[in-house]
Order: sequence, then C-alpha cells, then structure tokens
Amino acid sequence: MRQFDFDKLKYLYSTVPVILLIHFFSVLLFSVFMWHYVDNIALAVWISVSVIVLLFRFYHYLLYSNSSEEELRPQSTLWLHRYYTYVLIGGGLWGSTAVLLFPPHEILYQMVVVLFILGLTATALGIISASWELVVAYALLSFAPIIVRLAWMEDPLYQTIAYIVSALGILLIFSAKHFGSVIDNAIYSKFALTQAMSALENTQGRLISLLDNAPVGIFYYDSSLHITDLNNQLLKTFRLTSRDPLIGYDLGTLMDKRILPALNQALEDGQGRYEGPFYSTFSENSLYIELSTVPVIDKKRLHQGAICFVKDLTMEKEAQELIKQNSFYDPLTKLPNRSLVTDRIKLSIEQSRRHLFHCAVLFIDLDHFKHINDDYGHYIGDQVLYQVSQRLLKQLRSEDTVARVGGDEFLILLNTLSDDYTAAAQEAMEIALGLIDAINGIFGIDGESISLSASIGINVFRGEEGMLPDAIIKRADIAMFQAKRTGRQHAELYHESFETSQHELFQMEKELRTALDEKEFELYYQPKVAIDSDKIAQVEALIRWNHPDKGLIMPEAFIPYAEESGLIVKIGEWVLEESIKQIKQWQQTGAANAIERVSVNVSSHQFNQPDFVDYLRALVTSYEIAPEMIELELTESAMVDNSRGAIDKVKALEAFGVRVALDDFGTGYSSLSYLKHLPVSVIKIDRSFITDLKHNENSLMIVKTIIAIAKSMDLTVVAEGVETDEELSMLKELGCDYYQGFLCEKALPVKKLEALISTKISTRQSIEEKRLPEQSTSAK
Ligand SMILES: Nc1nc2c(ncn2[C@@H]2O[C@H](COP(=O)(O)O[C@H]3[C@@H](O)[C@H](n4cnc5c(=O)[nH]c(N)nc54)O[C@@H]3COP(=O)(O)O)[C@@H](O)[C@H]2O)c(=O)[nH]1
Repeated sequence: MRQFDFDKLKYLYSTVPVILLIHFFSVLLFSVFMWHYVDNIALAVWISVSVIVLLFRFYHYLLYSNSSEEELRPQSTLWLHRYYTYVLIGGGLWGSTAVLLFPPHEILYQMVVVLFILGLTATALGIISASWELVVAYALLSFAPIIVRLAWMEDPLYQTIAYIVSALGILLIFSAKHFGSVIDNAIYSKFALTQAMSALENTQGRLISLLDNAPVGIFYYDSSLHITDLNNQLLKTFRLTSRDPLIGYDLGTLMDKRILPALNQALEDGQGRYEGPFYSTFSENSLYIELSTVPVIDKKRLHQGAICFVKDLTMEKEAQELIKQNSFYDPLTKLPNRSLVTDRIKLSIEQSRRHLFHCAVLFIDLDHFKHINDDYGHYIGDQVLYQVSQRLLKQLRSEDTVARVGGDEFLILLNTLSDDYTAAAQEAMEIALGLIDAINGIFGIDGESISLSASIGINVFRGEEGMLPDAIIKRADIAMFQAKRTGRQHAELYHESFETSQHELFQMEKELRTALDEKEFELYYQPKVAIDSDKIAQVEALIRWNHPDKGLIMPEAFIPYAEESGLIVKIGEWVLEESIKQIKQWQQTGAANAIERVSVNVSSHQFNQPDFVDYLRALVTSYEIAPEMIELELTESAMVDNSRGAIDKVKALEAFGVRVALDDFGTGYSSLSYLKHLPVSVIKIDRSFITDLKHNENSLMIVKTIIAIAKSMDLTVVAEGVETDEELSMLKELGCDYYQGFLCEKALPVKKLEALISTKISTRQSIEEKRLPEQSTSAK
C-alpha cells in the first residue's frame, strides 16, 4: 500500500471511536423511541445484531490501535476491508430499519425512522467521506430501503418524502465527495509535510554529521563578527574542550587580528583567505593555519553572516621546516651544509663584485680523523666533530659562514676582506692559523683524550662575471690537499701550481694501478749485517718499480704518491705477500739458510688499517712460515698518528712472534720517553745520524744515547746508511748490534742476493775482495 493510502487508512481508523459512540447512542435512542411502536422481537434482534457488530468492531479497533505501524503495514489491505465491512454493515443495519422497524401506522414514528436514517447517514457520510466508493455503498445501503418503502406507499405524501430523501441522499453523497476531497488534501498535505520534514531532518542530520566530522574546523559568524555555531574539529584545532567560550564570541576582540581582514571579506560578499601563523586567544597556542571564508546568503539574497573553514597546518609546517632544516643544515653540528654555503658563496660573488672587496673560502680537513672513528667508534667521532664545529664558530665573526660539507670537512666563507688581494690573503691566513690553533690539541670526550689537528686550504677571491661557487670551493680543496701533502697541520693559500701537482698525482695514481695489475713491481733485498759476527744475518725488502718506459724507479719517486692516493695499502699488501712468499721459497730451497729474518717496510696508512694484524696473521698462517721470520719496520709517525690503536697492534704482533722495528729513529717525534710505551723489539737509527757521526759531535752524542737507552731497555739496535769502515768501527764500539748500508751492499735483486749469500763468505771478505780490484786499479 502506498504511503498516502496508508495515511488514509490511519485517518479512517481514527474515526472509529466516534462512529462507535454515535452508533451506540443512536441504537439506544432509536430503541427507546420505537419500543412501543414496532415489533419488539424484531427490535430486540436488531439491537442484538447492532450491539454484536459494535463489540466486534470495537475489538478490531483495539487490535488495530495496539499494532505497530510495521505490523499494520503488511496487512493494511485487510484492515481497510475490515473497515469497509463494518461501515457497510452499519449502513445495512440502519437501512434495515426501513423494512424491519418501520411502524405501519404511526406516521410520526415513521418520520422518526426517516430522520434517524437521514441523520445517521449524513453523519456517517461525513466521517467516511475520505472513501468515495464507501460513501456511495453506504448511502445505497442506508437510503435505498427507506426510499423504496416510501415510494411504495400509496399516499402521494410518502412519495414526496421519498423524493425528498432521494434528493437529500444525492446531496449528501456529493457533499461527502467534496468533504472527501478536502480530507484527501489534508491527508496529502500531512503526508507531504511529513515527507518534507523527514527530508529536512535527513538533510539536517547530514549537515550536522558533515559539520561534526569535517576534517577542518568550521564556524559560522554573524554580520557583527559573533560566532553562532562551530564544529568539533574547531575545538580540536584550538585545543579546547567546550564550545561555551566560543558561542557568541566577538571575533573583533581576538588577540591576533591577522585573520580579521579575511573574516570581513566574507561579510562584504567576497571570499576571504589567510594562511600563516596565528596566536590562539583561547588556548594561548601558536599555530600555523589556513583559513578561508565564504558569505552565507539566504534565498532572498540577504546576508546571514559567513562561514569560516580553518585548517591546522602546524604539523605540516613543522615537518616542512624540519625538511628545510635538514636540506640546508647538517643534523650533527647544526651548521649550514654544502647547499647553503654554496648559496652564500654565490651571494658573496655578487656582493664582492659590486663592492670590490675580497672574500675567502677556507677548506678545512681534519688530519687522520678516520683513525678516531676506527679507534674510538662513531659516537666519539661525532662528539669530536661537534666540538670542532663549536671551536670554529667561536673563532669567527657573525658575518662569516661555517659549514660542514663532508665527514670531517668544513668550509668557511669569510666575507668583506680587504679590497687589496695581498692584504685579504694575509687576513684569511691569519684567521686560518687561528682556526688551526683552535683545533690543534686535545679533545676530552667521555674520559678519552683525543688529539687532533687540521689542514686548511685557502682560496681568496673577488666576484667576477661567470664565477661559480663550485670552482671557488674546488680551489680551496686543492689548496687543502697541498697542505696535507706538505705535512698537514698548516694552511696553504691556493696557487695555480697546486693544480699541476694534483694532476701529477692523478697521473701517477693511474700508473701505479697499472703497475700493480701488470706486476711491474719487484722486491730488492738489502743485507743487514750482525756487527759481532760480521755475517749477513737479515735482509730488508725494498720495493722497485720496473717501469716499461722509464726503467727502474726508486721508491722515493713513487711511494709519496702511493701514500697520498691511498694506494700504498694495496702496494704494501703486495710487498708483504711477496716477502712472505720469498721467505717460504728460501725455507724450501735452503738458498738463504743464513737469513734469520726479513724486514718489511709498512706505511702508517697500511698499519692503521683496522684489520692489519688479522690480515698479517692470516698471510703468515696460509704460507706456513714462522712469524719470527718477519720484522715490520714502522716509522714513529705511524705509531704516533694512532697511538692508542698502535700500541695494541704492536703488542698483538709481538705476541704472535712478528718483530716490530722503529724505523728512522731520531727523526720526527724522537721522544726517548715515548719508547717506554711502545712494545717494539728493534730500533733503527736514522741514516742522517750515521752520516754525521764522524763530523758532528751532536750526532755522536745522539747515537750514543739512543744505543745506551735501547740497551737498557733490551732492544736490538740497527744502524742504517753505514757507508764507511770508520762509521762501522764507531758503531761497534758503541755497542750497536746490526748495520745496514752500502759498506756491505746496496739492495739487490733476489738472485744477486742469493749469489752473495751462497758464497758463504764473511761480508768483510767480500768487501775486501771488492776493494782489491779497485786498489789494484788505483795502484796502476
Ligand atoms: N712503505 C714502503 N716503503 C718502502 C718500501 N721500500 C722502500 N721503501 C721506502 O722508500 C724509501 C727509500 O727506499 P730505498 O730507495 O730503497 O732506499 C733504501 C736503501 O737503499 C737506502 N740505503 C741503505 N743503505 C744506504 C746507504 O748506505 N747510503 C744511502 N745513501 N742509502 C742507503 O735506505 C733506504 C732504506 O731505508 P729504511 O727503510 O729507512 O731502512 C725508504 O724510506 C724506504 O723505507 C716498501 O716496500 N714499502
């Protein structure tokens, strides 16, 4: 059943109580009136039937009233038919009075019957007028019998009354039709209203849910800038728990007035927008918001205030700031990074070009920082970098920029130096020296004392057309590289010639790689003679490069390049393995039985490799040679550069059986007290002291002292660079254990060394033999 028909059914049932009452009292009244004039049995039967019908109808009415709409809806047609049935039975009962209860003679009571039928039908038709078919059926059932009865009577008066009743009946039917259409309209209007109300409620519900669940804060405000409504998100945005302080709030009194223009804009029929920081009056929070406003206009185009949407962008903004911070600043030191300093250099190029002053870029690289990371771990390494950044900042002016551009690399941009290049270079150099002083020294971190130094490259520039920041940085880098090459711990001012030496380095590096791949290196061996027995007891492995074009190249010509490029590690590994192979071969062939030990030079780079000891152990084990056959020659600087790790490594090597000699002793740090801390077995006195031995009192004193202290510490002493008998006899007198030098032999290829040793003659004899032809020649 359609909703409209269902509503009509509801209306019809709403009339039942009235119908029942009218019907009941009408039956009662009719019976009282007619009791003496009609057949009492017929009247009793009529009354009984009427009462039974009324009771049933009442019962069904109660059933209907107690049913829910959901229960009634599926049976609505049945209930309509029930209603129709009872109405028609009612009509039939009153119609039947014209047949059963019409007094034959009392004309007055006959008219009472007619009046009852007319009155009740008129009432009934009014009530049931909502159903046209029912009206017609009811009118027929109630009027037809009385009209027929009256018309059947002979008296023309009755016939006239029959016409009148018929006319009234027709009139009533049409009145009921009109009344019915009024009721229909009323039901339809109510139905339409209900529909509209429910649609409105739905829309309102949707709007409320939209407002409450909108991801942006929303509030309405009237034309006098007072808040009239708001959603939950707005409370969240402003960290509030209650709407109360906001409803009716005058936005004109906000502490932060930056949003007012946008709010007013919407009241002037425009759309307002604001994005930026906002200080909340209510929660006293600093936010970053995006706000937009639109006017609220009703159907009559009248302004009803405005609506404002507020988005809290605080978190996005903070994230953006963080990203920005990370893309322009170094997270560890909080210093600008390469991008930012590059930008600033660009600016300096422009400014110095316009104002004719000089600027400088200082490229700082910490010396041997890698060892700090390797020995103390990255946490301490990070702390050192942080402290360095702080020391740098302290030294500089606020207009200068300090940036961290790599692991242990810092860039400093000095602005507004002198307009004279020489003066500017001097200023930059003074600042650089100040920075070196600031960095040089001990860093105390977590109970560790870490010594540090730095090398600085300086590039002084004045902006020119087309000058690029990268080129400026590169020059400072080249100068820094030069500072590293020339001893570290100092500053170098960029010079064009540095580029050539760098180019040379790259070229040499390339050639050295080829030399390794093409096996162009060879080991020569120089004898070390036991002074007491005058026997070749040991040899030192010394590298040579058989260059395909340049011939034999001595190590001093390429080792420094190998050191700088880092290739020394690979070359050193080759030397170690080659020496061990040679030892193995000598062991197997017995070709050099007399050789008790082979010493190998190890560069600080190689020695400072974290896995150096393990590497050597593995090599010795895999070639199955006695570790005692090897002696490693380390310079003092290799140990001082990495004092903590070096001592442990030397201990581990000595414990394994490999001996460690301190090479070039007397040069460099030359700290005799330092010897106590180094668990080495041998010290080699530097050649420079031996050469000077005869002519320089100081050298004699130094050699004397070194030997005395070494002896007191039970160390073996080797003197290198011995070229004369005099030097040898002086060393013998001072108690030196071994000597090495041209007096015995220079470094020889393996075959020649083997040949020398296989003569099994004392070196003195060999020397004498060598001299004899010379003497005979001179004698001639
Ligand atoms: N890391 C490595 N360094 C190495 C290796 N091989 C050599 N070197 C180092 O190169 C420097 C020069 O070595 P070299 O040209 O071989 O010179 C050695 C001797 O020939 C020279 N010597 C020896 N006796 C005399 C002498 O009586 N007079 C004189 N003028 N020179 C002499 O001394 C060099 C050996 O020095 P040292 O190592 O200090 O014992 C040199 O520093 C080598 O260390 C290598 O494989 N790896």
